[in-house]
Amino acid sequence: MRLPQAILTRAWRESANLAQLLPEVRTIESARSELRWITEYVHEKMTDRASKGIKVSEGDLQNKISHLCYLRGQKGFPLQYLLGSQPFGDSLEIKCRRGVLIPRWETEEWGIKVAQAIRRSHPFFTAGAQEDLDPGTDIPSEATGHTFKVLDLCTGTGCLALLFAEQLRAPTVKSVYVEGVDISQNAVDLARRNRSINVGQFEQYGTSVVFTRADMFALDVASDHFDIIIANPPYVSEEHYYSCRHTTRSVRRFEPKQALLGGIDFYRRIFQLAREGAVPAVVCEVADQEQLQEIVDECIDDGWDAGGMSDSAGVARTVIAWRKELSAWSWMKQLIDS
Ligand SMILES: C[S@@+](CC[C@H](N)C(=O)[O-])C[C@H]1O[C@@H](n2cnc3c(N)ncnc32)[C@H](O)[C@@H]1O
Repeated sequence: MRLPQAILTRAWRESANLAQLLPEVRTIESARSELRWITEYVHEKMTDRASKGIKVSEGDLQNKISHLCYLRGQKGFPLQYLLGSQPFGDSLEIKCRRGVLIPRWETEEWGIKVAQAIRRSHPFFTAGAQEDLDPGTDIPSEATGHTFKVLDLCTGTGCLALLFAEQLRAPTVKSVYVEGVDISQNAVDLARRNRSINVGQFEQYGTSVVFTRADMFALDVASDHFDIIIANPPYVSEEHYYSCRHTTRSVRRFEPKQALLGGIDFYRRIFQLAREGAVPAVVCEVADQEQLQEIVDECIDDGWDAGGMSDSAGVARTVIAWRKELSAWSWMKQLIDS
């Protein structure tokens, strides 16, 4: 859709860089925010260069800012590729690069909600260290292990795996193990890099994170005793992928099709893995209410309780399921939309 001339004129009056950004960014408010981030980023880079004795002029600085605004606004480059990373969770820095899906705010939002709820309510975390328990404390048997294990399928940059590691920091006597799996070598390499950048946020708490390259349709986790499977699988239909209303030009041009195109087969496989591995709980991102209903109808049997959780924009965004017979997970119903 073309931008109204009045908005363009307003932007030009304020600054040429703002006007450059508008075709992709669309609103003056968003363009102002992006211009501020780009300016901060360039200042940081230039300060860094200056500290190494490289001469940097005010002209270099301005040229760099306007070049990035041009790439962003006129060529449609995602901001995260230009700035190199995306903040995530409380303190994670997730490096981004072409060929690997950029983490979305919706994913961060549900990831934080679910991880914090586990930390608050699951007996593994609430019952205290095993050594500190009063004799006779009634802990469900499924919560008595010393390692809480999370499997993140379709991990991409590793953002969700690292978010769970950050949010589930446990008392030292216990440990948390998070494994992220992706079919793309490019994604796994980036996830490993993200792990090494962010390891300081969780390693001293006894939490470990591992990234593995694997096709989830050929994966075997039957004997791995995971406590929960989380996933943001490819879920965009062909129809939505090619429709400008659902998928922007920038997403189609820069982000990998393999990370986006998918649907019910992925959810069917996730719940099959959960059944084979006797995994007590599953949380997956979904596109909308229609897809949520399809998953509940087609992939989840009577042994589970399940429902959806909407995001702050009011869109059904997550399917949450847990085994009925396990009391350690029954608190999950608090996450479900009423
Ligand atoms: C929607 S992206 C999610 C990335 C990341 N978890 C996030 O939330 O930003 C889906 C990911 O699934 C991966 N993928 C696609 N098919 C797969 C398969 N058969 N097995 C494992 N991973 C797969 C893609 O490479 C991509 O990184």
